[in-house]
Amino acid sequence: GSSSNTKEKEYGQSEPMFHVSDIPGKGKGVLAARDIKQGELVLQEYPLFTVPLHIQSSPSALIAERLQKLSSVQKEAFFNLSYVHFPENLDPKEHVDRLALAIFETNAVSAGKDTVGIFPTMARLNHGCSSAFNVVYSWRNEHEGLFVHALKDIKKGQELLTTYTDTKRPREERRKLIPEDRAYLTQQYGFKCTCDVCALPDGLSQASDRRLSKISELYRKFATWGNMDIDGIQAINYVREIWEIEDEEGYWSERGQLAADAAWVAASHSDASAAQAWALKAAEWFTYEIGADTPQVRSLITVGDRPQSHNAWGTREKLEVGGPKY
Ligand SMILES: C[S@@+](CC[C@H](N)C(=O)[O-])C[C@H]1O[C@@H](n2cnc3c(N)ncnc32)[C@H](O)[C@@H]1O
Repeated sequence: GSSSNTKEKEYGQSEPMFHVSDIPGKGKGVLAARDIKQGELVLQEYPLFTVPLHIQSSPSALIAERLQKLSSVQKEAFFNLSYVHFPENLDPKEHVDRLALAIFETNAVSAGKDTVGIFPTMARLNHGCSSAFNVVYSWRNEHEGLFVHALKDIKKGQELLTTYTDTKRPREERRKLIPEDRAYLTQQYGFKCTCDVCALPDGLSQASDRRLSKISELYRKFATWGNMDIDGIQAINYVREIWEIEDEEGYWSERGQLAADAAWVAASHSDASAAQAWALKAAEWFTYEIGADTPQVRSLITVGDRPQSHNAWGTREKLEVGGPKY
């Protein structure tokens, strides 16, 4: 049968890194039990069960089938989780399959391409937008597990927040968002986000909205390098500009991928020193977000050593595109 295992206890730390507590207005949440450093592995967890993202049959029948295979301890962990969107007129005890679906919809996250799963500890992480989220999760195929890393330094007592969706959008749009990895779920989460960014007074909120919209726009412009609409120098300038606005906003997520894309551009244009510098920048940020012991970081360190080994090396005209500013 399927197994589930939360590894945080096995690291032999004298102090636990976090604990699950009641958080006013949010149900339960996760608080730092000690200071946590940027890049630390906060949690490694395996799914209670997974289901395909796109299914023909009824999701609640499939979930019921998966639940049958769990031990009673695992079932209890599942039914302890929170849920929204359960019809008010129904008694959850009499509609267990419907209840299980509501729990699933509120808590499932991506477990690889086209799969979603339930991770009972990770499921206690509440959502924060933009600069408010401080941990990120990533699925590792080779481990078949979910890894949660600290994106920022976190102080003891602070809430650990992840992001349920792409938050590089203005506040009003964020409030309408549906999580990307739950295609068959049409309803929204059922909470009005009150994270530090959503709670900003209007003037500051508008300034944050402008930065987030600008970041998204620059990402779209950067992508046009792929169709040769812009040259490599322009492309790298967009990356630098994104980086700078993200510093102002405090939005640090996805920088590993962004710097890796910049390394790709630099390698394509045979700019060795830029490719090297971007690759090392990418390795650094991927280390925070997904960990050093990943294929992404290993291959970027190789590019840092030998930029000419990059797959895209010399595929565009020779051009000095420039490295990162900082
Ligand atoms: C995956 S669960 C997170 C853990 C949950 N708070 C619990 O008690 O188990 C998702 C639910 O948590 C609540 N939640 C998450 N982030 C929130 C936020 N920023 N503000 C208010 N409620 C939030 C919502 O009720 C949401 O449907």
